[in-house]
Amino acid sequence: MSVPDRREDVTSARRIVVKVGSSSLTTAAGGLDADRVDALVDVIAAKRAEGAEIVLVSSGAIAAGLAPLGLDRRPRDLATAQAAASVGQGLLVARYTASFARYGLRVGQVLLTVDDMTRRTHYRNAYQTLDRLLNLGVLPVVNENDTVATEEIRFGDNDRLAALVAHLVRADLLVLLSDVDGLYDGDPVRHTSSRIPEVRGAADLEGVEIGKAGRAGVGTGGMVTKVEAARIATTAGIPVVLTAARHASEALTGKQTGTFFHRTGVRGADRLLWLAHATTARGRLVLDEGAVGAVVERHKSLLPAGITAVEGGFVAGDPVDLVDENGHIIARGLVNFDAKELPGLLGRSTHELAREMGPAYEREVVHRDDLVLLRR
Ligand SMILES: Nc1ncnc2c1ncn2[C@@H]1O[C@H](COP(=O)(O)OP(=O)(O)O)[C@@H](O)[C@H]1O
Ligand SMILES: N[C@@H](CCC(=O)OP(=O)(O)O)C(=O)O
Repeated sequence: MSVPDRREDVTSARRIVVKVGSSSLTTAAGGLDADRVDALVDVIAAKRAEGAEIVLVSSGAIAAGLAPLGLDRRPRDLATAQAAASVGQGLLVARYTASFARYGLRVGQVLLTVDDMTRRTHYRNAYQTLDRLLNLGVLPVVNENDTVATEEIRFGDNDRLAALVAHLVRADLLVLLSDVDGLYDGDPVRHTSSRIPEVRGAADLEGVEIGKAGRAGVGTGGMVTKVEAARIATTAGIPVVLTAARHASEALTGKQTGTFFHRTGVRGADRLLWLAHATTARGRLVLDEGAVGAVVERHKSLLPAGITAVEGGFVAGDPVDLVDENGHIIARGLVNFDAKELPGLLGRSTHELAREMGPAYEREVVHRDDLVLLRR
């Protein structure tokens, strides 16, 4: 297979998702740094002027809310973090609105939750809204909806969110901007560590010490979530540039900067990428051998007849893991029944259930369109 040329992948990109981390926009002590926001906006506006469509995934809501609330570091408890995000998100978007207005550009705030994105209608709706915003010439500024997300459904890191948004909007390129100018083979503060200019696949990451968030203390996932985001995007056919926010201009013009992750796969089924990478299972369904074959080999929906046990306290619409009789996870799917009602249905045919309990019981436990196979 021929290796795609990195520069061309960047310069030919028409639709680009740019993700910027808290550490590049704020300081724990000072809240939002207007100069750094303006510097980023200058670069994005220049790229827009060349005809590119840009979606900005911006962190910083929690960090921006710290100073106004008199907090001197990122809160550990969810409620205070959410309160900070509520205050900070407004300030963040106000800052972007004013800064992009210098170029006559309008921004639109888009707040997403994982839960929304895994449900078919919500997913389609999010795509349509983002696409319409772009067609209207608006620059979407995306963040997680921190104030409503609960501990279980919270994404908590915008790196993976950005990779999934890149896939959602069918972006040609994902640019991850941080306070560090790329992936290093060890802790970047050690002078013995060196930057890895490109990653062509998993083999290039062997032996690399991928660490947690840095010194500033306002970021969340560190390199772990960035490398994971790069893996999600590149396997879905989207190349990734990871560099420092101060090198945003080089990153968007195809100059050598940071770490370039080559695309390794091709675009796959939309919403299911979210289901696989963004959800936490709320329970497990144990499948007999026949059902494992039907789901894995024949890509069938899961029916009550093939389930031998139900674990967890999920409700209809929740993500659940499908496991074989040895407990190995084979798939994740959105379940159509509550955990409470499933045990009474197991092992029985859908026709029999419909006859006895009504037509609503003829439905699949997990529809094949809501199911993603997991090879672990
Ligand atoms: N192998 C590595 N290469 C580069 N940076 C690393 C590595 N391991 C850990 N890090 C840390 O990850 C930090 C970036 O993550 P984070 O603070 O979450 O940034 P952001 O707010 O931009 O998302 C860097 O400042 C760096 O200290
Ligand atoms: N939604 C959170 C962002 C969490 C996050 O991923 O932060 P970061 O590691 O700085 O990209 C916020 O706006 O504060």
